[in-house]
Amino acid sequence: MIDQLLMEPFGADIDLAEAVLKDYNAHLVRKASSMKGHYADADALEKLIQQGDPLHYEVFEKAVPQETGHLQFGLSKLQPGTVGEEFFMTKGHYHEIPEAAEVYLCLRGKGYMLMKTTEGECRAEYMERGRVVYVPPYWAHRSVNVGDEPLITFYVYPGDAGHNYGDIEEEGFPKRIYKRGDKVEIL
Ligand SMILES: O=P(O)(O)OC[C@H]1O[C@](O)(CO)[C@@H](O)[C@@H]1O
Ligand SMILES: [Fe+2]
Repeated sequence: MIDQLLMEPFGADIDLAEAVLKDYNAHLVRKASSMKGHYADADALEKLIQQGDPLHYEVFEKAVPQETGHLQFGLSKLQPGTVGEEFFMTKGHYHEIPEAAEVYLCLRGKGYMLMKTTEGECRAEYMERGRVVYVPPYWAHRSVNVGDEPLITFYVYPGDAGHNYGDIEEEGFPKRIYKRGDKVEIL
């Protein structure tokens, strides 16, 4: 019986100097146009889209079955930049199975993991190379790049967790992170 469930073990290589997952077989790409409704300055986002719709972030994965017991893992690479004064960020999501937690290890760049609950709690956890962030069950999570190079994180979460955008497209997160001159402001 268990023989039918057995999957071949495998290894994967990350070039730690460059923070690149080698031989990935799944690749998600989100451009500026995927981010409509997420930034405070919608006009600035529209301008960016008109100017060539630049790459916003990518996710590189070694795909495994999206099933109970498995663990999805990969690298997320978020470009540096701002929309108006707001730093580039990911859409952010809850998990479809809300009890599913996630771990992020920052390999490169500087940023924050913004986390919020449906009750309106919100936290910002700083990330830089070597820092691990634990996203507990029930917290929606969004990465924000506050540096001037790509923010690259290695993540692991339960295979069956799924993604749920819930109230994020309508309400966003209670906190936004802005570039004010040389300063980072969390408001
Ligand atoms: O849903 P978002 O915020 O666009 O992020 C998508 C990606 O983020 C991850 O959670 C990894 O950071 C992946 O599971 C997912 O493909
Ligand atoms: Fe997640």
